[in-house]
Amino acid sequence: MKELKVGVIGCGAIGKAHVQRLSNEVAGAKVTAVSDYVQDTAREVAEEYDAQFFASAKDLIACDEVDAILIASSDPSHAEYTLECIRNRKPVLCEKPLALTASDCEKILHEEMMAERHLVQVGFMRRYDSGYVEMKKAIENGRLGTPLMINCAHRNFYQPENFKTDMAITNVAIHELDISRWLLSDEYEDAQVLKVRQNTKTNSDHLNPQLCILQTKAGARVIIEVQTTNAYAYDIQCQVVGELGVINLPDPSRAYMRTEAHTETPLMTDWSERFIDAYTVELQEWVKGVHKNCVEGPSAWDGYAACVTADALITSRKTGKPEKVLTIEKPEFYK
Ligand SMILES: NC(=O)C1=CN([C@@H]2O[C@H](COP(=O)(O)OP(=O)(O)OC[C@H]3O[C@@H](n4cnc5c(N)ncnc54)[C@H](O)[C@@H]3O)[C@@H](O)[C@H]2O)C=CC1
Ligand SMILES: O=C1[C@@H](O)[C@H](O)[C@@H](O)[C@H](O)[C@H]1O
Repeated sequence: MKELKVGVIGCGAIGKAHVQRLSNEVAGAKVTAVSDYVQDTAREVAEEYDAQFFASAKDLIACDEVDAILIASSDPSHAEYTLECIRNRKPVLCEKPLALTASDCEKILHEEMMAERHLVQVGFMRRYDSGYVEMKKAIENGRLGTPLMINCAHRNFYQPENFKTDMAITNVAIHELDISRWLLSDEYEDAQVLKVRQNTKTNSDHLNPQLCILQTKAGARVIIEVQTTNAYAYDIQCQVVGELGVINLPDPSRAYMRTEAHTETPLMTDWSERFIDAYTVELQEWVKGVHKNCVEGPSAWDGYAACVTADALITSRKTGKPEKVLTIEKPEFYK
């Protein structure tokens, strides 16, 4: 198989890890170009992986030695780079979120439909995690009966000092917004943020925790506890409650110690290890899909649906009441 030449924009924590995965763990791809607006970071990665360095992400996207692009730069840059990839008719895997607002996502939907080709995949990698996949199968095979609610917790040990209140939704809870609608095969009707007693240890000036409560069109409830910093660990919990039973996302397997009259199981402190296998599966499936000209992962529509919901949650925090989740009608192209 001819190798897919991938250009990576953003060589920070996840960008570097994705370059490593594409180079060493994923078949059928090679990283030919990298860019980051902190140029030294990208130059180092370019040297290590024998890729070309680009000072400008737009030049990387246009380069003939780049067949497809992975965007792993910071959230505010995603929409613009995704649009540029579509205009160049190149497949793009954009890390979550697809954009910071629903209106920017709409521009992406419009541009992709104009291209008449599915070019965009969004980095909702939890859909490739074996635990979530098992949960989805259990819901779909009916063993749990009709799903009534999902209880999620997204607890972070740490976020950088410049972290803002809205990012708890657009950057953190966005994972749960996507995975819950995927698990339920349902869409959100309304969304609300409830005030919670604040964690006095929060390391910067933002609301922490926040509690999001959503209702789906079929009437199920999704409850998301978001702790952005200073939780006891990096801990992701998800429980689907159905009429006939409940199913829980498995914890990562760790040795279970018994000593000094108590038991102990270590927890993780950061996101990078928690879904490590899912990232590789995600990238492998994306590369396979691009080779076959048939990208089937989370689409621009999924990125849009999550962003519309995030917008409603942010508005609700300000108005203090539930807000409708109002999407445009789903175009035939995304059905
Ligand atoms: N799917 C997942 O589980 C995860 C997704 N992410 C997403 O990946 C992206 C990167 O996150 P991290 O690697 O944690 O952040 P990071 O801060 O470690 O890296 C971001 C890199 O992008 C560069 N950058 C920022 N704006 C740029 C621009 N306009 N053009 C070119 N380069 C630019 C920065 O210099 C930095 O090197 C974020 O959008 C984040 O939401 C991050 C962690 C996990
Ligand atoms: O996507 C991620 C980060 O960007 C985000 O900042 C973390 O809170 C999430 O747990 C991680 O999965």
